Amino acid sequence: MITLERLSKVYAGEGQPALDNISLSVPDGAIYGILGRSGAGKSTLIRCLNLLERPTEGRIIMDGKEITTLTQRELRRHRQRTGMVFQHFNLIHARNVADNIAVPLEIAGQPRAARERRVAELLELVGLSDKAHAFPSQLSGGQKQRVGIARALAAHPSILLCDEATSALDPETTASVLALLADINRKLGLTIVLITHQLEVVKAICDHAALLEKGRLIESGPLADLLVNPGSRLRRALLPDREAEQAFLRRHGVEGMKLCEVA
Ligand SMILES: Nc1ncnc2c1ncn2[C@@H]1O[C@H](COP(=O)(O)OP(=O)(O)OP(=O)(O)O)[C@@H](O)[C@H]1O
Repeated sequence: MITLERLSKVYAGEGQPALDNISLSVPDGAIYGILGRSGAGKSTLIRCLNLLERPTEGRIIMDGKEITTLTQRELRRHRQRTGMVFQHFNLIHARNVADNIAVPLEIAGQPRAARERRVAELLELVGLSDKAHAFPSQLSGGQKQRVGIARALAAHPSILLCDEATSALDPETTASVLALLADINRKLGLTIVLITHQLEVVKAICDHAALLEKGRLIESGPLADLLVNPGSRLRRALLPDREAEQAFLRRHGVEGMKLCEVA
């Protein structure tokens, strides 16, 4: 469980807070989508979760620990347990796929044989066993992101943070990367927090969502609750008309049922 309590971030020299008094909870095993337009504060929020940014005020509690008070040693461990997936993949171009995936294992000081075993497992999980020796320049965008996901999972993280992980991909590749994330969530029970400006991402895989606007939290919670609340902004955005609602129900294979029974 991750709990944000009255989290605020004001960058030095900025009058307007990038995050303004945000409180929300991410249950274990959730796929939690944080939606917002450019400048809403999404990147700041995700950077606070791995303490690349220090919040100005408030608390972040992960697995019962207040992470802003961790010692340097505990912080290194926390970062190892927090996998990160990036919009532009951040692969090392001079290393092949297997060696990119092995980076966190090398940092953790794992011996070669254990690294090779783990890399083989991960290649299988992301469907790239035949690309172990390929270099990033020889891969499609979707394949690069699969490598990014495998690398993020290498050190057995307890949470996966995805920073606009599908924003650089075409719709078809986006769908296959999202399906992979949903599969990993199911198979490993891994909590996934993703930030996105794409409503489709939330619609496709999230079970929880939050809407940020100019650093403020407009609403948050289980999608099931948001989608049955006629006053919800997320509901209006995700299901703008009857047709969209029916399409959503069709996609979930429950056409003919009322939304509140399935959402
Ligand atoms: N390092 C920084 N120094 C000063 N201001 C910053 C810094 N990083 C972000 N900001 C400001 O904080 C606010 C939130 O930015 P942030 O990048 O978190 O938003 P975002 O929702 O991720 O936007 P985008 O989708 O465009 O990446 C913006 O007003 C931005 O200009």
